[in-house]
Amino acid sequence: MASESVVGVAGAGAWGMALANAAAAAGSEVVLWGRDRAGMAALAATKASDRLPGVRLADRVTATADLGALGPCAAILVATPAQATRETAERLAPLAGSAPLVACAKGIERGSHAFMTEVLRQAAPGRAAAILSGPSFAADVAAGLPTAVTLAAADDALARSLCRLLHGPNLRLYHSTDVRGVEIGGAAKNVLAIACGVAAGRGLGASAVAALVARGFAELRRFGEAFGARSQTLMGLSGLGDLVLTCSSPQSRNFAFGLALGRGESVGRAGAGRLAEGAFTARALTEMARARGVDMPIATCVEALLEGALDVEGAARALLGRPQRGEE
Ligand SMILES: NC(=O)C1=CN([C@@H]2O[C@H](COP(=O)(O)OP(=O)(O)OC[C@H]3O[C@@H](n4cnc5c(N)ncnc54)[C@H](OP(=O)(O)O)[C@@H]3O)[C@@H](O)[C@H]2O)C=CC1
Ligand SMILES: O=C(CO)COP(=O)(O)O
Repeated sequence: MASESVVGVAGAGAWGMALANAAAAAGSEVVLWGRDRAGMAALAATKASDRLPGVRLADRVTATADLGALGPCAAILVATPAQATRETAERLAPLAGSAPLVACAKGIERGSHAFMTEVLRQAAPGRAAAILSGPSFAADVAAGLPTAVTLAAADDALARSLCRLLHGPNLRLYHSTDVRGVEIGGAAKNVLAIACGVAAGRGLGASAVAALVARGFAELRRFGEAFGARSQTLMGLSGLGDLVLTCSSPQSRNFAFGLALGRGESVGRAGAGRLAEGAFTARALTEMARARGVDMPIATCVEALLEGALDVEGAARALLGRPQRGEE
């Protein structure tokens, strides 16, 4: 990797800002790019943004709307939403240099059914692709609270060097070559967290939420194994770890979205203003599961709720009324 000490971040939302500060804490100079010229000028001047209230951008982070500033970076973290990752990668592809791209979004592309590193490879074929995922609220990372995530690349040496680059005093990175496993965990947990939020919002009780977490994990594992993920990865930070975090805290936007749905808000109102990635990924996830014969009843109920094909009571009845089976 060139320019060892400069890390690029594309996408200046909550996660992009948090990752920029984490990379700075790990010892790098950081270039944080965002598409909104006025917003980036304000961020450069004030070092603060409504996207991540109360957080100050580190002095080593340069906020810019000039995409070319990412050219000389050693690596570029792509931290725009999953459905915008292709557009961002297409813009990054022709930049000078050959920095690897690290997908930081959690989702599956609608329509194409592409996982995040597949999107990167298709949009920027000349660059290596990696994925970073795990239990990590942007606010926690930005506050310097202890956090551990996984970074996977097909090339073991690349995964290790990216981990070294980003590993800081409060952010611990585990390297992996199980790219598919890491990206599936992050994408699927967001859909399952909506289900847990719905149950909590409707007052179905802590036992119901725990059942959804455990049976949701069974779905995540089945889906992951059907797509070649390693079970060790699915049991790890980016799978079970992130599922537990996201399914148990209203700090999660996906859980909070479900909470609002459970309390009776419409899909439109519940989803307004905050990014709930699971709402965008649910259809792709369930279509892909159906195509591979993977049973995902909870994710399917979430998709049906979002489509208006089922209400909360109908979803609960559908899940409880499934035929008796062994626990697997
Ligand atoms: N927040 C968190 O705790 C974590 C988030 N993630 C993942 O990170 C991803 C981003 O989430 P997060 O940062 O929280 O979301 P935010 O809603 O806070 O920010 C999204 C950012 O992406 C920008 N953006 C949207 N579309 C485009 C585009 N087409 N081109 C360029 N920039 C674009 C937005 O710019 P604009 O302001 O101009 O709309 C905004 O700056 C998601 O996939 C999420 O799952 C992962 C771990 C933790
Ligand atoms: O991915 C996250 C934590 O690991 C953030 O979750 P939300 O996108 O649901 O807020």
